[in-house]
Amino acid sequence: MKKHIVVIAGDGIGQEVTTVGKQVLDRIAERFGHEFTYDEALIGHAAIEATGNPLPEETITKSKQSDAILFGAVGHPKYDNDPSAKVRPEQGLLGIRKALGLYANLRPIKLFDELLQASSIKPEFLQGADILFFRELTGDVYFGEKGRRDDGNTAYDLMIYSRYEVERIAVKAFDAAMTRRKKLCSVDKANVLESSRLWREVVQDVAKRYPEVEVEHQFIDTAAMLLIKDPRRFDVVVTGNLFGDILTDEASQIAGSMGMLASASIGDTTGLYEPIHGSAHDITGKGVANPLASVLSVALMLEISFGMKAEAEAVVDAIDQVLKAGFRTRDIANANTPADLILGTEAMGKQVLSKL
Ligand SMILES: NC(=O)c1ccc[n+]([C@@H]2O[C@H](COP(=O)([O-])OP(=O)(O)OC[C@H]3O[C@@H](n4cnc5c(N)ncnc54)[C@H](O)[C@@H]3O)[C@@H](O)[C@H]2O)c1
Ligand SMILES: CC(C)[C@H](C(=O)O)[C@@H](O)C(=O)O
Ligand SMILES: [Mg+2]
Repeated sequence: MKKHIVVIAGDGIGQEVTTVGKQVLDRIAERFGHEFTYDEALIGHAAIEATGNPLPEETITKSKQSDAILFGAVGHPKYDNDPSAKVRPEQGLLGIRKALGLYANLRPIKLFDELLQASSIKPEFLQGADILFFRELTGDVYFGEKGRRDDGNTAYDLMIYSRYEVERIAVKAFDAAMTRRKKLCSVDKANVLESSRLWREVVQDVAKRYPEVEVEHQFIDTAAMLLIKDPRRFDVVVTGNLFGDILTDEASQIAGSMGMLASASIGDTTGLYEPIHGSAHDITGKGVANPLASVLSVALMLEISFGMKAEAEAVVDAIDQVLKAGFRTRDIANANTPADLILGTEAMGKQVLSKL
């Protein structure tokens, strides 16, 4: 198959991990006889430096013409420490999600057996945990009206959802539940927020079309607790943009590290595949970032955008083999990991390629 992929590496460790992701794509093309062509595009701080704009028009044009996008990360400490900055790297990511209509962000939480010990949660509560989050990605407080009032001492971000936005993400989540363990948990704050009461109402309506799916509703605070207490109780979780952002960083500790969580941002057109982690200023340039979230994002791209199930399985299997051989990046190593098995970004990438 011929596929055209736009690589948007972005900032910080985005550059380092995306290099490995692309190498894996090349290896898959070679092994399975596909032809992948690539283009690169700018976003975030890198784009601001080059053009003054975190999301140049050219990036949107190239992305729209692609079969899929491999995304790294955006962010720079310069903006994190300057709340008054008007132009910010994160606007690039939010902008591309909106421009491409990527309203569903799938975040699988899958614990590789070998990483049971890497998690901060006790192994006996974890084994077999397998959750698929559907995070709504183009609505909520992220995109509601925002601003400052009066003398600048009052600020607001409007939390807003429309029926169609909730319905389309709910349908995707229920469809996925039907292919899994047929359990769906919808997370909101309907005891307080009106937008959450609409969310719950719509999810209840959609549920009527899926009588086989066992549905529960949890408040965000309780869901955050249950995720740590008993992660195995969850199958598919559907939630809004902000709650989904926070819950999935929390859930990364089930999988062992932020460096293990991939995601697929999809809608009605092309798909964008992104690790859930950011540009990680604290480790940028040190060559120690875990590239497996990017490699797992490639696996999601192969399966979801290209329908290449065997190829996706080959990638996940290669990671499994590397972990079984004992190799770890620093974030998933522990006190018992022999020093010679703790690898940097590039060396971990080489191990994965060797198993492919
Ligand atoms: N999707 C994105 O592009 C995205 C996501 C989150 C944060 N950000 C941005 O990234 C910048 C840094 O944010 P942050 O530090 O809060 O979050 P972060 O996700 O960048 O890092 C959080 C922690 O996880 C570690 N970590 C993250 N990815 C890792 C990997 N692959 N391997 C090993 N360790 C890893 C980091 O070293 C850090 O200690 C900010 O500017 C933020 O806005 C971007
Ligand atoms: C960088 C930021 C805009 C982004 C988000 O909040 O969606 C990030 O945290 C993520 O999870 O992809
Ligand atoms: Mg996040």
